[in-house]
Amino acid sequence: MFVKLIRYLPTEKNLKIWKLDKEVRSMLMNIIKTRLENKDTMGYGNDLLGLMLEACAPEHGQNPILSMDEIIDECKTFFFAGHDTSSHLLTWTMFLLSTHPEWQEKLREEVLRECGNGAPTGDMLNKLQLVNMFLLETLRLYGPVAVIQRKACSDLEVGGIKVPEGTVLTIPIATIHRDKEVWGEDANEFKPMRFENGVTRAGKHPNALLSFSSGPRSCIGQNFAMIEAKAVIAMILQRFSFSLSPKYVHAPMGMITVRPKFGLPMVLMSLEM
Ligand code: HEM
Repeated sequence: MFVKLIRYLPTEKNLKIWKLDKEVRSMLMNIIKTRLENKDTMGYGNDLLGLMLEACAPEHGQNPILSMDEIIDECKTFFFAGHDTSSHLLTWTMFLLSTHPEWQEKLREEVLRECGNGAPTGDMLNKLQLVNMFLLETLRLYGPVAVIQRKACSDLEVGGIKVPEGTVLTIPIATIHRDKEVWGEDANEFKPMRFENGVTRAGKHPNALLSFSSGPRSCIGQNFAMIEAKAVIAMILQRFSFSLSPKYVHAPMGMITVRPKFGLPMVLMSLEM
């Protein structure tokens, strides 16, 4: 009861949360307002926001498929679910490429062979098999989402254990990802080739890799995240060789997403003559 009530009291923390919420809402409202004003000439836009605005359009009358509040909530969900996760996947990929220079070289060769020096197309990115395996191994060892939770909607049994309705189950993704029973004796080693025969065959269970969760509520943005990461890494490899700065201190820290506590200082060298 107390926990619920405290959310409505004007504490310092709540005042900050409310202020930030107001700012984010007003930023989103400005984007939405511009879309609505230009609707007759440019339509609602050919992206997710455009689709959601269609679902809220006046032709749906009193019963729009989505309300304006729901649209704003969806925008916030997509921004927060898609931004830090993707940026930390890139961070850890850069870290592992720096600590495994032989892989950095192999991946650069693959990128230059499949994409040349120009901006990679979707077809080119699909051919980057080593980059793909490297990203999967990064997600296994340094996946941005370390734990997820589920609440039992009814009494159930999981692996012979009775779970009463309402119990919150924590799924320790990061721990499962380093479990020797699941991945073999080399579970703690960085070995992208374990994904050579596909994600489902890399561990002892086809769903062993849980970086994007699994099942109906798994990450809706996972294909986008992978293609985005491939594009960014390919474009960096085309232009730079890099290593860790001596100032780097290894301290992965879980704060919603897993990040390097003291950042990732790096030394980049341009490959352009
Ligand atoms: C490396 C990048 C990413 C990782 C590791 C990741 C991971 C995850 C995980 C583990 C979940 C399940 C959360 C849970 O069940 O509690 C999830 C859900 C979700 N993700 Fe991602 N995600 C990534 C990128 C993205 C991107 C780019 C987007 C959007 C463009 C996105 C949108 C979402 C949304 C909307 C959900 C909620 C889906 C639902 O509840 O049905 N994610 N993500």
